[in-house]
Amino acid sequence: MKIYNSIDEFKLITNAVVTIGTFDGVHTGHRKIIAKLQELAQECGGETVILTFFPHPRMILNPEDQSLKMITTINEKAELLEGLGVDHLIVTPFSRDFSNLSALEYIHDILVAKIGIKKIVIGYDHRFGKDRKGGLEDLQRLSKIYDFEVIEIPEQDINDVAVSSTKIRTALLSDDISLANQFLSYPFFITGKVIRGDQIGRQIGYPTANILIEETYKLIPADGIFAVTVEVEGATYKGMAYIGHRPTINGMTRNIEVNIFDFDRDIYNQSIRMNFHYFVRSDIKFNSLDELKLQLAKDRESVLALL
Ligand SMILES: Cc1cc2nc3c(=O)[nH]c(=O)nc-3n(C[C@H](O)[C@H](O)[C@H](O)COP(=O)(O)O)c2cc1C
Ligand SMILES: Nc1ncnc2c1ncn2[C@@H]1O[C@H](COP(=O)(O)OP(=O)(O)O)[C@@H](O)[C@H]1O
Repeated sequence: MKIYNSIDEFKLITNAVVTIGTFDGVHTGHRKIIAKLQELAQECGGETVILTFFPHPRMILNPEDQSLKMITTINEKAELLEGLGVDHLIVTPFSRDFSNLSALEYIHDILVAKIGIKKIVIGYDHRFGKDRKGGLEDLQRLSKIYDFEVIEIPEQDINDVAVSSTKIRTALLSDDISLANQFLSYPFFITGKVIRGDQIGRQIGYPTANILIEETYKLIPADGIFAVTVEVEGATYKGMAYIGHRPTINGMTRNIEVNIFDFDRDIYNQSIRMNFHYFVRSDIKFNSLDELKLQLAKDRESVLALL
């Protein structure tokens, strides 16, 4: 898959089969749209193009606003789309220039002149151009002049997609990992870098890699203990993860950490991916580290039984 960080990087192709959207999570509903895109491309010997927007305007206009949370970061989204075999991903920021294009300019200057659309798969309610004045009817009218085909995604299918993005966020924020994974059609994951913690883990026999996620807009599941698989240094291991403030040691920060099973290496500064498979239990304030240690032995057994 080729990735372009602006429309201007894209070299016009003559048989682009295009769709436009956020595709947060690249979940089951999105996958149906992408399969449709690929089927249409196959029919006409075309190439699949996804046009997405990043950063979200709210992130630029109001960087302090931390309420916008995404299931996937832009890099994770690109990785998932690549895995599905999409040919081209165009990532464009919501710039002022872009939002000032009229609906007609948007269709002609961008879709026709810069991308080369042959077919466009678009939701019945998709709006574009200055003041969101453009819609499906403009695309249909201009498709005759510029010779492309419009394939409408019906209301019911759009609702299904919107509903699952919201449902996935809600499920993750209430630790219903199984439901989130069912909607996603793959295990929810995070990617980050291993940083130093307080080095208490190894003292109690359970070293835990602390994970830093640079993208502050990434949605983190609610606090708890989870059965996970960890991808690090090119291999996959089972493990038990913790998200929380570590009430037992009166921790001040919200940590994401993982004890990786049958593993004993220094992985500070390494990038790791953690796939969430099951929720195991809620966070507990223990009276001592010895009590926590006893619980960790039980957690390990629970996780091994689940995975
Ligand atoms: C599977 C797992 C479960 C945990 N459960 C709890 C818990 O219930 N309560 C708590 O205060 N800390 C819990 N912790 C966090 C530990 O307190 C933490 O790993 C320990 O303080 C080591 O921190 P460090 O990595 O900064 O050295 C858990 C950690 C793991 C890996
Ligand atoms: N099985 C393991 N699981 C997690 N980290 C491990 C493991 N074995 C070794 N490590 C290393 O030890 C570090 C965690 O040890 P810990 O004492 O909890 O220190 P810190 O508080 O800095 O995380 C990890 O960042 C990693 O580099």
